[in-house]
Order: sequence, then C-alpha cells, then structure tokens
Amino acid sequence: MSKSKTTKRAAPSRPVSALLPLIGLADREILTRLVVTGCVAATANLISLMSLSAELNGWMRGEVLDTPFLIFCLSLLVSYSFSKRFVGLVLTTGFSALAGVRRRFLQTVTLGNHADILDMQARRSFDLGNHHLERIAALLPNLSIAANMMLVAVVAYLYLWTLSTVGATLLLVAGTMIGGWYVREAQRTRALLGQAKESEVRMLQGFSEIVGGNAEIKLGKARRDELAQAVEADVAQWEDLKRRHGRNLGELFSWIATIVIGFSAVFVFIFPRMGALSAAELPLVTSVILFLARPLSKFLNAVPDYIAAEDAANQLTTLLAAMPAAEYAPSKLARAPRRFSAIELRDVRFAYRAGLRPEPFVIGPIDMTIPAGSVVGIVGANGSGKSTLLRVIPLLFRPDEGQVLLDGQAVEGDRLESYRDLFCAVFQDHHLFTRLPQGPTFDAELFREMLVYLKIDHLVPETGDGLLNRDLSKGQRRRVALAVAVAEGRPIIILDEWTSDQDAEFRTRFTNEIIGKLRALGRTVIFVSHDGNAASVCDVTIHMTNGQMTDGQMDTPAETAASRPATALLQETA
Ligand SMILES: Nc1ncnc2c1ncn2[C@@H]1O[C@H](COP(=O)(O)OP(=O)(O)OP(=O)(O)O)[C@@H](O)[C@H]1O
Repeated sequence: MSKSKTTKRAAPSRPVSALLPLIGLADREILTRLVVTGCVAATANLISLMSLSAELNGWMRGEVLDTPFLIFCLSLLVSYSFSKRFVGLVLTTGFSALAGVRRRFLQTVTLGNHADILDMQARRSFDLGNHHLERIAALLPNLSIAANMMLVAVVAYLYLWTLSTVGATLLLVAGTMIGGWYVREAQRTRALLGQAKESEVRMLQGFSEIVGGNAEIKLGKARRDELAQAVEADVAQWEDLKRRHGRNLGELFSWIATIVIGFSAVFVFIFPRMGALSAAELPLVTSVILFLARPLSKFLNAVPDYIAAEDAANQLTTLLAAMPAAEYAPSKLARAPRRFSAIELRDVRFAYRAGLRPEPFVIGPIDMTIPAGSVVGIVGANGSGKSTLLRVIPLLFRPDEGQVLLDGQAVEGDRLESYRDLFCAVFQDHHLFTRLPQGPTFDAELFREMLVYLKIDHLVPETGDGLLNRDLSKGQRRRVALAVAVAEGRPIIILDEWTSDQDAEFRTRFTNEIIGKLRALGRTVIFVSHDGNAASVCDVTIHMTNGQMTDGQMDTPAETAASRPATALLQETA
C-alpha cells in the first residue's frame, strides 16, 4: 500500500496582507463595492459637517439659512445608511470567509480521509487554528469600523487639500513620519503581548500540572515546592510583560490625542499668523481638522488590533497551507456493509513519524488473516505495538508498506471508507459521544439489552442521550461504549484492553462470557489483552514483541460457537 501521509499544499508566496484574503476582502469586486460605499458614506458625512459649519457661520453673521439644514439632514441619512452598509459588508464577507475556514478544518483536520486521523499534530493544529480564528473574529467588528473611519478621514483630508494646500501637505509629511513611528511602536507593543501569551501558556500548563497531580504533590513537599516555584516564575514574567504592554498601549493612545490636538493647534495658532489662512477660511479649516480628529483617532486606535489580526492571519495561513489536502466528502454509503469473508494483512509495515525519539517505533512486517466471525487476540508486553496494530488493521493508521486485503482485494481509494465502516471500536482512549447514533442501523433494543447484560442499564437514561452527562466511572464508560458498539451492528468489534478498568467480575466475564456473546451475535472480535487466559478463547492469537509478530497461527478455538461457519453466522445476523 502506498504511503499517503500529509500531502502538503504548495507554500503560497507571501502577500502584502494575510488578513484580507483570509477574510475574503482581497476580492476585487468586494473591494470596489467597499470603497464606493465607504466613499459615499464619508462624503455624506463631510457634507453634513460642512452644512453644520455653514449654519454656524450664518448664525454668527446674524443670518438663518434654511437650505443647509435640509442638506444636513439628507447627508446625515445617506451617511448613516452607507456606513451601515460598509460595516455590514465587511462583517458578512469576513465572517462567511471565517466560516469557510472552519469548514476547511472540519473537512481536513477533523474528518479528512488522511493518514493522521488520530495524530496529535492534527489536534494541535486544530486547537491553534481555532485560537487564531477566534482572535480575528473578535477583532473584526472594531476593524470594520476603523476601516470606515479611515475612508472618512481620507475624504476629509482631500477636502482639506482644496482649502489649504500648505496645511494638507504639512499634514501629509508629518502624518507619514509620525504614522511610521506609531506603527513601529504598535508592533513593539504587540510583540510584548506575544511574549506574554507564551508565558501564559506555560503558566496554565503549570497550573494544570498542579491540579492534575494534586494527589501526588500533596504527598511530596519537595515536588510541590518545585512546581509552585516554576509557576510563580511564570506568573511574575506574565505580570511584568502585561504591565509593560498596558503601559505602552496607554502611551500610544495618549499620543494619538496629543498628536491630533497638536495638529489642530498648528492650523489655529500658527497658519493664520503666517498668513497661510484667511480669517474667512479659518473656521472652515478648523472644523474640518476637528472633524478629522474623530475618525483619525478611531483609526489609529485600531492599529494595534490590526497588527494583532495580521499576526493571527499570518499564522493561520501558514497552518492552512500545511493542512493535508485529503478532504472529507459526505458518505455515499446508504448502509454500511455487513458481510465479508476475510481480511488479510500482507507484509504490512507501519512507522510512526519521527518525534522526540531518534528512531520512530515500527511495526511489521505483519502477515495475518482474520476470517469473518473469528476471535483474534493480540497479546504482548507494554510498548510492543499491540494498540498500534489495532489501529493499522482498520486502516486508521495507513501502512508505509504492504497491503490490506478485504476478500482478496486491496483496500485502496474508494474502498477505504466502506472498509472502515466494517469496524467499530472501544479504544483505550475511547470517546463516548453525548448522543447515540441516530441512523436506521442502530439497534436501540439490542443497546438496552446489552446495557442490562453489562449491568449498567440503571445509569443510562431510556433515550440514551446525554450519556456523557452522567457521572460514570471509567469502567462503566467502557461498558456503555461496548453496548453502543454492539448496537451499531457492524461486523467487526475492536476492543483495546477493555478489561483494564473492569472489576474482578467483569474481567472474568470478559473471557468466559462476553467474547462468546459477541461471537454468538456473529461479530468478528479483535482485542488486545494482558490477560494470560485470553488466548484460550481466541481463534487466532497474535504475539507482539517489539513491533514484530512472533506468532499468529490459528489456534483451536476454546468456544464451541466458533466452530460454526463464520459466514453462516454473519448471514443470520445481517
Ligand atoms: N503517536 C505516537 N508517536 C510515536 N510513537 C508512538 C505513538 N504512539 C505510540 N508510540 C510508540 O509505539 C510503541 C508501541 O505503542 P503501543 O501503544 O502500540 O504499545 P502497546 O503494546 O499497546 O502498549 P501497552 O500494552 O502499554 O498499551 C511505544 O513504544 C510507543 O512509544
């Protein structure tokens, strides 16, 4: 079987902004609509200001002007409705694009038909990706308002240009210089936040170690002090970085107000004295400058947020580029297959990807046959590769070499999904879903019957829903999980050390009864066990030693039920 581990997408060339394409605003048509809407809103905004200022001038001259008031009302209305459209367009486009990213997570990381289905790396990427996504989503409303304000500032600035070329040029030069400084400062402030986040992660890890290992550290004073000191150091570092960040942010925001008022002062105090502005122009220019102050400070205030969102978008884009290309498609299977004759593993070899160890753990080459209806036990020492093999058989881990055959045909391409559908499993780290399967193949009657058989029915509500809401012990959870697996009706049941959390009664019942019951239901059972007696109920016993299969012959089954032809049993229950 050919290896199909993470197929990486080609790394894209780095664009000017990672945020805009990510939130769907790099699209030319949307950008044009945004600019037009924003400019109409900004112009209307400016007209309302100008009519206000004209009215004020009129009053000062002892005149009452009716027309500007009408213009004021109309322009205010236009400004309101177009600003609303602008912000709405940014937010709807942005959130739709972010929902698209979420769908991509769903299709690739969570459900993707790729090798690393249980890979921690995929889970980490998912958590990290979600974190970035949340940050961008939280900043988006603020940024959309700031973008709208930026257009208002641009229009007001263009108007200022018509009133005072010297003033507008001075403003542009000073604005470029001060803006450059401001962005650099905002980046430095943002970097502090990044460092604070790192120490926060370490600090929270420390806290969860202390909470998780509470019982252990209560028994060992030295260990407790050591952990407490490490967490205290992280808390102190986090505090220091957060304080510096807060101070810098406060300074930046104060600068905004100072800069804007400083500019107004230049226009009001200096320009008229220099003769650059006439007494008639002064009130108009001053009102434009004061008008500029509001959108400008709103825009500048959002710069640190924008840097944070760009940072998150950059990381998210890198993550998306590295995501596996294999995508999930809704199942075409109307009904899971219920019959097969045999599964064969031929020269199968699987290696974990290199991690902390210099040499990754390898299993194989494995050769084995699993006839339908048989009971296969996998035994061996800790770390010998039993659980790994248990994930290779249903192809949750795809072999690097060799083939898996279903009824003599290699399981590849389109056959993979229907092959996996033959199995249900209770792994060591199994997940008990909050809702029972809803499909027609789930046998609710058999589920209740199994709950009674496994003596857990009194703790599971009649509907079966909210299973996880019940405070079940580990052993009880495994019993419920087994009942669900059986009721799902798939022909093969995988059990990884199912007895490890069971009491003495159920440990004994597992080999003496439960396996026999599953066999009688026509199920093929593949299980891992440390129980020395397990081999006595198996048709095939696989002995694993350091990833190698040292023995895998068909033993004589201890249970008489096994002597019935497997296919006959399957046909009975299908
Ligand atoms: N995700 C992983 N990445 C890399 N190596 C792993 C991973 N999971 C397990 N291993 C390694 O593979 C080896 C076999 O692990 P496996 O869980 O299959 O053993 P096992 O026989 O089931 O052990 P146990 O009886 O303790 O459950 C171990 O040495 C383990 O360190």
